Amino acid sequence: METSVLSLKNVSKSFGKEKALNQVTLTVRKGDIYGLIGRNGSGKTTIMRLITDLSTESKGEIALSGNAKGTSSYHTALQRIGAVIETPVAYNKLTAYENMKIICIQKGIHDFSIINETLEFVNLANTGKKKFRNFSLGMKQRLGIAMALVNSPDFLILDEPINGLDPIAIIEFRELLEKINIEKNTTILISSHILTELYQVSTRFGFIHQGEMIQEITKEEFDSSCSQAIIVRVQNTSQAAVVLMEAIGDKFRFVGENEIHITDPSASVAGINQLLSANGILIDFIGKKESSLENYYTNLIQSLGGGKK
Ligand SMILES: Nc1ncnc2c1ncn2[C@@H]1O[C@H](COP(=O)(O)OP(=O)(O)OP(=O)(O)O)[C@@H](O)[C@H]1O
Repeated sequence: METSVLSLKNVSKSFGKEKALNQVTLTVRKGDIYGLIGRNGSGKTTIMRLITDLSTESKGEIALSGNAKGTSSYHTALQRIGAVIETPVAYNKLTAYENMKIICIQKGIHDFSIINETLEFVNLANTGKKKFRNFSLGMKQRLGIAMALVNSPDFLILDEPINGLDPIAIIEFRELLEKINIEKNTTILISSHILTELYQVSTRFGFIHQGEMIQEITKEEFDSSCSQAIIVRVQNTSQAAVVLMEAIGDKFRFVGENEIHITDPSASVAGINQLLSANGILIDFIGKKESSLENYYTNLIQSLGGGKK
């Protein structure tokens, strides 16, 4: 049976008159790398702050491994969480080792051998006397993660950790997340604007817009709903629709004036080409849809009526 590591049910949060979250329902299952996707100000950080108890006063239910927020067992469950929310915070004048030592002391960890072990795990073992202020952004992010990993959390929460990283650092970061997920058996909740990266790393996505959860979808569901689409551009869409309806039922949709997207997973470009041509329909273009999380997200937001905030 799937175990829910985190669940939010109808969670709402307001700042004065502004509603930052409206009835958000979200489930992170054990082993997930859950990608929380949303534009600036959509409520991602607010969700993470509520989970980690940095923010209180919300409506609805929040539970960690079945323990409801507000109970003492939630606080116990919180101790099994690692989080880097907003930018990683560390002492500028201290080295990676010294910063880690402070975190260990704060968390009541007396066996400091975990420090080098964790620094090695995040590939920061050789930073020696270099002070935090002289770290690259990628190094700062990795130290943030190392600090969140010292108590071997079951669940890691990372707010926009990829922001500002260069392409090489992004790849290294992705590899690190996969390593944490697999080798340390850690469930991860990660928010980001960089959707190509979230696509590469996540096993499940939640799309949030203007404080509302629009859709939750697994990577498999996303792949099967998007990647199979075949795009056909024709002059006469109604004539094409009649032919398609007869051949594949309603597994297609109109996009714009001249475009049809065929979503039947068993359809092939060659087969559709042959079918339409044999029925005298002139094809301007036919090809596989270049599917991406960006397209999916943009279409989802547009289907809600724009995307203005
Ligand atoms: N402490 C606060 N006081 C007032 N309004 C706030 C506060 N924190 C967040 N908000 C508002 O709540 C909404 C959601 O903000 P939040 O930071 O959660 O969004 P986000 O998705 O994390 O955005 P970003 O990607 O820019 O970090 C925004 O409209 C924001 O202005």
